[in-house]
Amino acid sequence: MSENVKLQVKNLNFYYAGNKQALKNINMPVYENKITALIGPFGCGKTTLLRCFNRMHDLYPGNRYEGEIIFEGKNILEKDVDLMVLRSKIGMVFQKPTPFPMSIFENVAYGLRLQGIKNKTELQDRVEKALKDAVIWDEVKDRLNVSAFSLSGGQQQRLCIARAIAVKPEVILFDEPTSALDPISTSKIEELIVELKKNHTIIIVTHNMQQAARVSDYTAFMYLGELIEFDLTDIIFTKPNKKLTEDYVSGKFG
Ligand SMILES: Nc1ncnc2c1ncn2[C@@H]1O[C@H](COP(=O)(O)OP(=O)(O)OP(=O)(O)O)[C@@H](O)[C@H]1O
Repeated sequence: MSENVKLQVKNLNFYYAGNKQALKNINMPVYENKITALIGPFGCGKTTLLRCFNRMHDLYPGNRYEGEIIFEGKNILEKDVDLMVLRSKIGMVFQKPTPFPMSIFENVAYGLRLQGIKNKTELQDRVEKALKDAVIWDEVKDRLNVSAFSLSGGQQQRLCIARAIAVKPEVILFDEPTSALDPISTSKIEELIVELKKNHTIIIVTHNMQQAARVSDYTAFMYLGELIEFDLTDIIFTKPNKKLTEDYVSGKFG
């Protein structure tokens, strides 16, 4: 494996308020311009781990991290990290499409304005580029000023992806991005995610093992808050090292 490491998780423990330990000594690399899938049964800690990468847990008091996630040479779990800057570099797309209650254009322009981009032409160009990169431009170009809620669920999710990529993040976190979508919308989003890895590093939580096998390069299998096995996706799905991984990917439990 001669890949570049984009993020390195080192001895990571995570405790929810009330001291419930949800992650136990996680160590893994996240490789640049690759897709890493986090898989495992309900409640094993996939979403908890994903949310550490952009410090989403800080939104709730009492949550606690131990250990390190090294990004650009620094531990992003340090107290003095600027979370606005971190989240512009490590963006997130949620399970259910979450457009803001505003126009299609403004949904994508929002983060750009926050970054200080005021020039109208530059804003228009950046919004158009993001919508094109999220493969939704042709469907919305004639109605950029209508409410984002007028779009279908799959279109809303692609709009949310456009919003996430508009600010040019290095890394994009996807939390079960297709679980609320029909099969056609799902395959469009999967194609898009694969396309996005050319310019981004991607981590995706999925319950759908076929999806993990289809889109990801690397897979991390988690169980009860521990990382059981991390390897190339082909290995995890065809000849894993651990019996527990084999039992899970072959559907013996889930
Ligand atoms: N806000 C919270 N406060 C306390 N415990 C929590 C909280 N959110 C999750 N947990 C617990 O942390 C553990 C890991 O949950 P997490 O949601 O990360 O698992 P998951 O693998 O993403 O599950 P799922 O597949 O159901 O989404 C579970 O035991 C869960 O009950």
